[in-house]
Amino acid sequence: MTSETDPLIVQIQPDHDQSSPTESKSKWKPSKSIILLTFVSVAITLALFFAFRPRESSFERYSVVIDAGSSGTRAHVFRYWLESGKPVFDFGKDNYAKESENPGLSSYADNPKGANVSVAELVKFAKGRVPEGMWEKSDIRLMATAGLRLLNETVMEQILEVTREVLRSSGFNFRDDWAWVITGSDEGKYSWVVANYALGSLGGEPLQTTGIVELGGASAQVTFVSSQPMPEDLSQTITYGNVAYSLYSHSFLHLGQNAAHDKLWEALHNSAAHSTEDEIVTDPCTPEGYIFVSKRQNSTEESRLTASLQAAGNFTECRTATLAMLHEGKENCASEHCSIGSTFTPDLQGRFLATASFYYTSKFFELHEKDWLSEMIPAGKRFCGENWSELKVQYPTEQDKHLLNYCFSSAYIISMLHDSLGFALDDGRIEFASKAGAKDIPLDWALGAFILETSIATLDYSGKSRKMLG
Ligand SMILES: Nc1nc2c(ncn2[C@@H]2O[C@H](COP(=O)(O)OP(=O)(O)OP(=O)(O)O)[C@@H](O)[C@H]2O)c(=O)[nH]1
Ligand SMILES: [Ca+2]
Repeated sequence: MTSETDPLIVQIQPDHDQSSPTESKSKWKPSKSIILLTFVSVAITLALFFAFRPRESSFERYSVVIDAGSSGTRAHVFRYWLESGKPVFDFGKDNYAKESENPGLSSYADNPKGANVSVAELVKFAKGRVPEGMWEKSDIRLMATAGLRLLNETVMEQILEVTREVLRSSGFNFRDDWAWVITGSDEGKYSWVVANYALGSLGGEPLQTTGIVELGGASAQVTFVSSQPMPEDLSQTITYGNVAYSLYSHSFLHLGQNAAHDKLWEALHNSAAHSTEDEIVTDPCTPEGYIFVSKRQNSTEESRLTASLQAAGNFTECRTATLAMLHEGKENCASEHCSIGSTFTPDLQGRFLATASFYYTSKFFELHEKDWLSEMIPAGKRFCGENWSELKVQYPTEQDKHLLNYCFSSAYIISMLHDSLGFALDDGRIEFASKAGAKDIPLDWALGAFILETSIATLDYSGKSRKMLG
């Protein structure tokens, strides 16, 4: 291509004279303003590119954390960056995604091989979010909680091995010890981390941080900064930035919402088992009119017990029954203060967020953020006093498995937070939540695990749990 035919070459070669553009050899000489305009537009284009470039920088990274909970398994897929050695997180929709599979892995106790289906589905989801060229550089971990903690060691290990088989062939970066059951204390710590990261208090004054109380399906966590001396097995010390946090962090196994409700049914069954043939045992935590069916169809004993159990919803009686459950073992309290069972709990310190089922139950009853705890009592009394068929009509879109829980959980929340842990009913320090902070970051412990352990791995801080460092 020669200069006569290519207008662009003519425009940027200043040695042409100013003759008309139609001449074979152009005489046109770009004026100073044209050169300046070209220079400014190139500069603006470059500035815009670097400001809004899709950050496909070589420091872009991905990580996958699978939360294997008792009622479901969830994959959390993160994209983040390293900028001058520090991880930069963003949990907006372009850089964070979550997918759930039900039921939880512990439902496969009788058939551990069946656990591979949901994990394979979640791996497929993750591969859809991470560019193929990044799979082998992206870590994937499966961290299980109370659902697996409640299984016997052999079955738990069988289920974990099934998940390892899937993860080994996932294409992601995986090591066998990256599929494991995390301690309840770590679970609470991670929930605390994401809450304070979201609120902007992580890295700040310890006594300005916010505690977490979480009502899961099989366990309940209580985690907060305490200035009281604490036994080693109930405390976690973490460092973030250059601040050390001394946390009380405990997970009450069997006291998650589903496990506690099952525990109550078992106790009622036992009293039914000792009852005479025709004596009926009433269940105050299930709305009247609900008909119990035995989970194991072929068990005559089970169906006899179930037949003798009668739903007789009564909030006050349910609150008393759940409080008795929370105080089981209190006589073995070895310290001056055990709010639940025989486990030491320090005096409550600072503000708290109440998450998971605390949130689901409060949202269902449409409680106000401010007076939610005091409002929980009349809401629970009304709900527990309704007939089951009435409730089904009132809440046609609510799943039975959730609707069946609200009488129990309203009473359980009061007996746990007020009657046991000691939050006043008008205590403004505790709010229910599922997200926090200006960016509405989800309060899932998996995000806290990712934040803390990625920061430790990249900033080489000393942290207690090195598992995720691989
Ligand atoms: N009403 C209602 N309940 C829910 C919802 N999602 C989960 N739950 C129930 O709330 C309880 C706590 O849920 P999660 O925090 O997901 O519990 P999990 O992680 O499966 O259980 P853990 O392994 O003990 O942590 C369980 O009984 C769930 O069945 C929801 O959207 N609405
Ligand atoms: Ca959970």
